Amino acid sequence: MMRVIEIAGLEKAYKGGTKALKGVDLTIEKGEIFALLGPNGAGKTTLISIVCGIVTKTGGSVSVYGHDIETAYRAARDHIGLVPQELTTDAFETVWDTVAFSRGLFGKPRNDAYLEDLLKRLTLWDKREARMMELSGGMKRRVMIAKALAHEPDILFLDEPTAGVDVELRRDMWELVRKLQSDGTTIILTTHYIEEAEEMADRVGVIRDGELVALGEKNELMAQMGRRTLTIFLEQPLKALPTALEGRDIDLSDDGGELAYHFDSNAAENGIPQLMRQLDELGIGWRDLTTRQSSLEDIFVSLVHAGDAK
Ligand SMILES: Nc1ncnc2c1ncn2[C@@H]1O[C@H](COP(=O)(O)OP(=O)(O)OP(=O)(O)O)[C@@H](O)[C@H]1O
Repeated sequence: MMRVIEIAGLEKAYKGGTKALKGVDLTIEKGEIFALLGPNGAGKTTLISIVCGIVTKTGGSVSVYGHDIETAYRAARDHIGLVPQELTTDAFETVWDTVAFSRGLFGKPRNDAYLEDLLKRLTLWDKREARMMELSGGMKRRVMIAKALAHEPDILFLDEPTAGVDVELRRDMWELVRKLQSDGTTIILTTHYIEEAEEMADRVGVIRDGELVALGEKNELMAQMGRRTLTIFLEQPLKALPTALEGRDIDLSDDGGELAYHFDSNAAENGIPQLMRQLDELGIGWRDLTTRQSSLEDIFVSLVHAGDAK
């Protein structure tokens, strides 16, 4: 595997003292979809803004294809396309001009064949003469991607690509991102939708409070955390979780009809027999049981909770 981005000991302290990044080490491999997951304010945007040269780091190093992002900025930046969180286009400009202009900003010679192919891949070709203001939200987002890819980069950053977007559009976006990957683009996206990372990513990094608290292959990460959830469907709904069960990692559903017990499937003892005995003693009847692998969401929530306890 070829490393396309290498980040070592990356730090950012904003003026005023906020430490947005506290020593992040991260390598991005060619051709992968990497999802950077984290709650609001965790440092995701700061991290990608540094790699894209919009924000200046205060410590550590970043290189893109071996080019240092500060001492060899142009060479590094040439490889990168960035789709920022906000849609930034001129409402009166046409799709074609918008995209062609972005290419020009990178000092690339005109290449109509490339832009035509790009617009076709993004199903924007029929709209090339439309003004930005005439486009639907989904099309505008695709133009943002076309703009980011106009100078032929091979790494694409997507900052919260589907924030505030409806389910259908989100699925279109996922499909498009997969298509770009199969065309050879390396993709780094930030998201706070766990579902998005679970659906799309080859690898996942979880960032919290400026630190990477988990990093790995999505599937491995999920297995390694080894968490499973046992759901117990109760005969009679409970009003509240019995105090006798409070010490355990167990939740009562909002309607009181189900108990969800989270356990470590790698541990010598999973605590299930004891739990079932306790339910018996408490006179809590159940009608069915299921177990499942904890989702990335459960893992994410437990990682973020671990931080609250500190
Ligand atoms: N220009 C700035 N000046 C000062 N502090 C900033 C600046 N930009 C971000 N921060 C702070 O740095 C921290 C990380 O912010 P960042 O935007 O990187 O987080 P994020 O994970 O991208 O969150 P979100 O999903 O809300 O965009 C936050 O505490 C934020 O308030």
